[in-house]
Amino acid sequence: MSDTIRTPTDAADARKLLAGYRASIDNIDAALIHMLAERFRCTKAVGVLKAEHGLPPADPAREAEQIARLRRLADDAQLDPDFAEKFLNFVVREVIRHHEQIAAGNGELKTNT
Ligand SMILES: C=C(O[C@@H]1C=C(C(=O)O)C=C[C@H]1O)C(=O)O
Repeated sequence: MSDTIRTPTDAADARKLLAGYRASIDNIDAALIHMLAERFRCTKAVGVLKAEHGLPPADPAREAEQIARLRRLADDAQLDPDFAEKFLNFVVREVIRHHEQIAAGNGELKTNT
């Protein structure tokens, strides 16, 4: 952010601050999309590996470790740990859906869905 968090001096300054925050939000959203795309590229490769070697799509023990770790990281970063857990579960549900599709033989490493 170009401006640190501060109280605006007047309405015009508030609009300027808002535009600055929104520019940062847009950059962060773009980074999130790229990071998610990279994560799904990896998890789809994991799905192929699992399908080829008869491993189950879901691994609840691994997920429990990830949740515990992300909750700690969220807490340190002043992010709500419950939100971090819900977000991970949301992503992992989609990953498992991909793995089930791949195991069923119709999950070529497609770019979408
Ligand atoms: C990616 C994997 O498959 C599933 C998806 C996970 C994830 O998205 O992080 C974690 C565990 C598995 O339920 C894996 O086993 O590592």
